[in-house]
Amino acid sequence: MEVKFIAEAELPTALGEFSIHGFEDIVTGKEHVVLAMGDLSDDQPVLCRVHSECLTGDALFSLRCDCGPQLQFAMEKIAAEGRGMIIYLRQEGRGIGLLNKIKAYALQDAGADTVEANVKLGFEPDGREYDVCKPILEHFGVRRLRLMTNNPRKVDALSDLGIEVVDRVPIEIGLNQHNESYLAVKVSKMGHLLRN
Ligand SMILES: Nc1nc2c(ncn2[C@@H]2O[C@H](COP(=O)(O)OP(=O)(O)OP(=O)(O)O)[C@@H](O)[C@H]2O)c(=O)[nH]1
Ligand SMILES: [Zn+2]
Repeated sequence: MEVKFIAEAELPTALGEFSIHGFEDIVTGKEHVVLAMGDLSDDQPVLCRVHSECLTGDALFSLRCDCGPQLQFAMEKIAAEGRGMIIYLRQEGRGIGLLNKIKAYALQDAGADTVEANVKLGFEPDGREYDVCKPILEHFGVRRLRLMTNNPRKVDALSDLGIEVVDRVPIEIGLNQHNESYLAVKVSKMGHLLRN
C-alpha cells in the first residue's frame, strides 16, 4: 500500500488557518487530503481525526448521520490547541461509495438499519481500510496520536498498522431526531462508544 505526496498549500478556513496536503493512493487512484496545523514532527502525540468521506454529512448538511458536526468539532479542537491534523480519507459510505450509500439510504427508508442495508446490497457492514494512514503519517514524521473517535475498531486498525494511539478523544456530537436510531445501531452493532 503506497501513497504519493502530490502538493500542499495554505488553506484558510472559517475554523482556522490550516494547510492542505494532497496524496494519491497508488493502488486505488483515490485522492486523499490532510488538513494540518502547527508543528507536527516534534515527536509529541498529535491530536488527529481520521475522517471517512461523507458528502451528504460533510458538505450537504445531512442530518442522517453525525459526520458534519464531528468534522467541524475536530477542526475547532485542533484550532483551539493550535496543532493537529485531519486525515480525510475518500472512502465514502464506509467504503461502498456515494451511489451505493444512497441505495442503502433507500433501504433504510424502507425499514432496514445501516448494517442490514449494506448486507442486503452485498457489502460488508464496514468495508473501510486505514492502511494509507501509515505512509501519510510517515510523511509528516508523526508516530503517536491522540485520536478523536468513538470507534474502537478504528483505534485497533491503526494500532495494527503500528501507529501508536496514546489516547482516544471522544467525539460525541451531532445527535438529532433523524440520526437517533443510526447512532443506536453504531453502539449495538458496530461497537461504538457513545454515552448518550
Ligand atoms: N454504508 C453506509 N455508510 C454510511 C451511512 N451513514 C454514514 N456512512 C458513512 O460512514 C462513514 C463514517 O463512519 P461512522 O461509522 O459514522 O463513524 P466512524 O468514522 O467509524 O467513527 P467515529 O470516528 O467515531 O466517527 C462515512 O464514510 C459515511 O459516508 C450509512 O447509512 N450507510
Ligand atoms: Zn455521514
